[in-house]
Amino acid sequence: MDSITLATPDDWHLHLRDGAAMADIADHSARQFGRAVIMPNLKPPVTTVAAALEYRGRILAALPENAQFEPLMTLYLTDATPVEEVERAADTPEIIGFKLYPAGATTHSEAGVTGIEKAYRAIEALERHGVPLLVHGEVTDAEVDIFDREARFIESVLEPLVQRFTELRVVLEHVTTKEGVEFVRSRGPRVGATITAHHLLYNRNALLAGGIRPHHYCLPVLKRESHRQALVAAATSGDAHFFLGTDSAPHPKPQKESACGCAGCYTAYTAIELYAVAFERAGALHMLERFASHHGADFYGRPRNGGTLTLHRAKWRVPETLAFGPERVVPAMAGETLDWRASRRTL
Ligand SMILES: NC(=O)N[C@@H](CC(=O)O)C(=O)O
Ligand SMILES: [Zn+2]
Ligand SMILES: [Zn+2]
Repeated sequence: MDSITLATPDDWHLHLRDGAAMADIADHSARQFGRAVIMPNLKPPVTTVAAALEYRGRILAALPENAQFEPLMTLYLTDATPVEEVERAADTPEIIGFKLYPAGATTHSEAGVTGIEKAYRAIEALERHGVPLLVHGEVTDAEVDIFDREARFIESVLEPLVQRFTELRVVLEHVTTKEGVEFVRSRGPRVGATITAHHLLYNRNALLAGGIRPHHYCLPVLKRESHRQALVAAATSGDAHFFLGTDSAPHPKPQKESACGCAGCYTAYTAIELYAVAFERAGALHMLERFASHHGADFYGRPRNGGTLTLHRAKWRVPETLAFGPERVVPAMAGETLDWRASRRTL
């Protein structure tokens, strides 16, 4: 196969940041995706509908004039999220869900939830109004090994949560383990999961073997090969609970290449190409469209996109760095050769 045409895909988990840096990267997503779920972990976090709508306005203003890209906004859940904010969000079509960051779990999560019971009233309102809860699924206890934090979260927080709130719709964001895959599979239609391209392509050796590679450091951290295989199997299986979410999370180059580097991989520039490589390696290119263009829209009850995105088999070299406000960002596979290249979307 020398080209593949997909219904326009969506990115169900994206960090666009803000300000001058956002203006440099937002179009990378808009070239490939029709919509994206925009994460609210700015500083300060996006905790209100009013702040989310302002942020949305800045995103649209940062895009090229003719861009056809719909940002689907999320609100950052805190210990203090009032029920009224959930109600306001439920009445605002531009808002797609709330994001749960366990406090301290990841980049800009300091304002997150310090104990899940503190958010019960807000979560109960999410359940009542059918607003999805998007979850960064890792415990933060210092004594839990970082490679076990997702599995522990599922057993100690997520499983009890879905049992307590039996109608709550949940997305396990950036699932990285077989425990996560099994949890999602066992839970029926109200639980979905996004899968990143980097977790499909790499295991933890890519981070640690033969030298420490900070551009492969993200949270949840890359896991061992058997987990990567479970993710590939889930993504390529046609199971509608699993859908594309890049978790593209740019940080300035010096903050990645540091004695204490930030978590996050900048994958948006080569997003659909990376997924195509992962699916092709699994002999499943024909399953890419469902994962990238159908399952997420179906889960969220949104129409599938019109238009298409075509990928051609063509070797090209990914740039070493890209503009990122006053700094540079290193894209995934910088300096390496990719076998697929996306052309512009058709509308
Ligand atoms: N994935 C990451 O490693 N980082 C994300 C936060 C997140 O999605 O957890 C970021 O905002 O940088
Ligand atoms: Zn996260
Ligand atoms: Zn993220």
